[in-house]
Amino acid sequence: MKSILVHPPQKSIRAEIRLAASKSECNRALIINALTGFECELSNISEARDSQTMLRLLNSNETVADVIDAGTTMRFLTAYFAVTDQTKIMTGTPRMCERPIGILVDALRVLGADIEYEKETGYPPLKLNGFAYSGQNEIVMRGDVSSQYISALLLIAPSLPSGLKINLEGEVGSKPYIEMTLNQMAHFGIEYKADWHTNTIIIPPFKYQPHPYAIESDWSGASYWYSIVALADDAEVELLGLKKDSLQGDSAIVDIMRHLGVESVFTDRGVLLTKIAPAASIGWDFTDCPDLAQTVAVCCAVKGISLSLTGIESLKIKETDRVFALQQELQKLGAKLTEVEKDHLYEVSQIPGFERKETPSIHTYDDHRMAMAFAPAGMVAPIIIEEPGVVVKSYPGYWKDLSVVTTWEEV
Ligand SMILES: O=C(O)C1=C[C@@H](OP(=O)(O)O)[C@@H](O)[C@H](O)C1
Ligand SMILES: C=C(OP(=O)(O)O)C(=O)O
Repeated sequence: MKSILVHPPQKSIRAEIRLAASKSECNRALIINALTGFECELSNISEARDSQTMLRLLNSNETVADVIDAGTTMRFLTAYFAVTDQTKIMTGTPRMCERPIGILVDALRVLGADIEYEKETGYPPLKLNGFAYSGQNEIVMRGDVSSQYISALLLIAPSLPSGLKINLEGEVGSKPYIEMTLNQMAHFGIEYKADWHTNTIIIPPFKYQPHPYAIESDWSGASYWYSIVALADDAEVELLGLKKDSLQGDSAIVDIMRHLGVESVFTDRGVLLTKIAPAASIGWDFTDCPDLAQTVAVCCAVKGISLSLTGIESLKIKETDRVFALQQELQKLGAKLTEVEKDHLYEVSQIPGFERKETPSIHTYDDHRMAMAFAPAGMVAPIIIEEPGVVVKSYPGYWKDLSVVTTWEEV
């Protein structure tokens, strides 16, 4: 697809949007389902490419498992194929092969997995040669790089003969994703123990029970709609399929957006977003919800709200270096992202005297969230989003849904 030029809406926005299902919840459910021998009844399976890739690879006998650019698919499948004694080559896009996986490989090796690095130590592609259980039932691993390594191990832990005790070191990032994993495991019968004072998790050996499971809509995808409501002159949007007591940590967008001018009222079918007065400035720690950082940064940049961000270090090892990508692209909107304290505190602020001369054209760096986070800026003034097809990773219907509230064209 060519680039997309988003035009500001010509009238007040009144819309109902049925959001795509969460790829995070879906990918966990798919692994658990596989471990039951594919006996669960899963509903609202995500159309996201990350989940469709997971589904396809779980049902494939081919040796090469190409996850494309899906982090959870790479990490969860590596653990699943390893402990189910399958011989596989795990690979993905060039960027996937730059995203670290050594922490997970080290842990799986302790448990008895035979894994080799095909190219660079610590990174995909990986060669999985089989599994001979070591008898180890306790491991120590870092919790401050990616929670996906921890979720990957948790998901397979009940199938180890002695279960597993995981001791996490360092400040645990993306913790709600670990809790999502544990909650979903509990739904399928696992009685875990998690102690967040000592950062230890104990999983007993157990066979997952094949209960039905309905995947919730995606709160990360919802964040772009919050930004649309925050930025449009007049808007009221009901997002269908979201729950107040969600397993997804990105439901934190409800609290964040109250400062940016959006109130949320839960209904019996989702959440209704309306406009309220925004704050002049906001500070937020994104350690628990890193995928929201781009949405909030762009929204603040366009609204002229000054934003202090912490907890965004992990953004550097995602689909692209998101800190760099934001620094480059926010300038086109007259804002800057500055590192105030090294690897800790960042700030989004306006560039004094900035005058917009032409329609900004935003590079998306093969990152779905760059496209989806910048498009809402089109509520205020036209904006071009390059490589718009990147949204398929998590929200394939994004552009179609956007056309319900405003016009856009390919350019
Ligand atoms: O477990 C998950 O489903 C995810 C965990 C997070 O990654 P990190 O734990 O690497 O921060 C998040 O950014 C990603 O989009 C999905
Ligand atoms: C970081 C993301 O995904 P993953 O790590 O699973 O590729 C994301 O969807 O923003």
